[in-house]
Amino acid sequence: MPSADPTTLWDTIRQGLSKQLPEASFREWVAPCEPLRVKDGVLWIQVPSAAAKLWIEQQLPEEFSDALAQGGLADLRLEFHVNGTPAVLPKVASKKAAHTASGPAPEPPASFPHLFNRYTLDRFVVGPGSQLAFAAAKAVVDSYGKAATPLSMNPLFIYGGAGLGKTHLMVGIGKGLLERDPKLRVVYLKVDNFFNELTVAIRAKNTEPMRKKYQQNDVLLLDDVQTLGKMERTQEEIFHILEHLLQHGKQIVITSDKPPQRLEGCHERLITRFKWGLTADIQPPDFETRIAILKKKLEDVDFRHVPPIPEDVLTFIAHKAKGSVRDLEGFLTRVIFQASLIGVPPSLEVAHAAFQGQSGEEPTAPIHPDRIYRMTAETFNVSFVDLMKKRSRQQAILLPRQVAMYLAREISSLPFADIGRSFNMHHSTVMNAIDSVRDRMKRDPEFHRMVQALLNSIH
Ligand SMILES: Nc1ncnc2c1ncn2[C@@H]1O[C@H](COP(=O)(O)OP(=O)(O)OP(=O)(O)O)[C@@H](O)[C@H]1O
Repeated sequence: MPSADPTTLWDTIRQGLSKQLPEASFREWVAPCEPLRVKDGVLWIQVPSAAAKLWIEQQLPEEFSDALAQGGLADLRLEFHVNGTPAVLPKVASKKAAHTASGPAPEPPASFPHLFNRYTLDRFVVGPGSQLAFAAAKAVVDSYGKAATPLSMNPLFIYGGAGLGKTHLMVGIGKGLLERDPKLRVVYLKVDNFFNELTVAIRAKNTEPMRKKYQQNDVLLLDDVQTLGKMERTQEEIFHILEHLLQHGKQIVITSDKPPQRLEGCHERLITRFKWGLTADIQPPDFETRIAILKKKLEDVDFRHVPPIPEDVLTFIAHKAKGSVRDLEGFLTRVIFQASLIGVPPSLEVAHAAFQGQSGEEPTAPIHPDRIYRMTAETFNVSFVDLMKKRSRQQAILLPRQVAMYLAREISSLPFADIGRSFNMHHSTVMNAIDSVRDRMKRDPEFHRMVQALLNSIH
């Protein structure tokens, strides 16, 4: 470890964080932190409140992990201690003590940033937009070490927009594999951090050990390859590492914000390797999945002291945060934070205030269902009147009508009976229609994309 002085270590981490976080976030979350002490490889950091600890641990694990990696402190663990509460010894200290009693500590088999503790497959909530990626992740874990399956999942290439769970799935695969075989050498590598490490190695004119270090792993988790575009030398090194690992039958998982063929500036030979196995995308979660994610989140041990969050607050959050899951979780944490600041239980009122604080906007007026129906009719090129007429049973109308019902439920959470009234139909017919759209979305990625695009355009 480069330094044992808590202030020096914290300064290095702060510097890394200041480069990654917007100024306001840095001021709000990082500036009030104080380094306390370093013990057994753990830097204790004091945070002003339980809510601030929750925010940092839930919302900023990647930023902290990157700051540690970039400061050459990847092995340092962080523990956040709430000011004024009794300090508890970190778990790692007691583990080390146990090892010392029974001989030297074994080499750690994997190097995930420890702040990714929550990223396991069982904590990943599967929705229609993530079904394929999740099934592939499970299959990689379940089929590891078994005779070759007909479908190659090596590499598994997962792509999708920001904050949709790519890193979570990838780390979940690594942990799942380690559960099957704790001796596996699993390495998590973010392209930007690899670039920094390589720059140092190039300056020292000694890149060979670095290449060897990565080539000796059993599983490589390569995160965020979309940044490879302008990194000529990094591409070359990564190519040699992938080539070696693939030739030796080692598992590779890759994430990116776009599919391999759209990675600009990436060499064809690298793209070819990326496309060799299975490519799976992750789409933003639908309303039901967003609610399920929020509920799953509240089961986390970090949330055990949080007062119950009423259902209407969860619905509000799920309606307002439609894009990334990171934003969804951030919004939930902000509501809890805001409630604890003013000393009241989380409520719809607090959620509205938190939303304004986050977006700087007034909460938007609810979308009128007519707007949803008209836009659906327009998209499917049918007339609004035909869409709403009960008697029209032509096939060309049935599908748009089912989609309109699905969207009314998804966007406005309208009760089934209210949707039914607009179409002069019984609520059970509406429920069946919505189920049939969901089923088709699961089966038909093209249809899924079309409905999702329509949904996004209505907001
Ligand atoms: N389906 C899901 N179920 C549970 N949690 C999820 C899900 N999707 C994302 N998350 C959570 O959302 C947060 C962001 O996820 P993650 O960092 O994996 O996104 P990402 O796609 O890698 O984003 P980026 O491209 O910005 O790195 C994490 O806290 C993760 O646990």
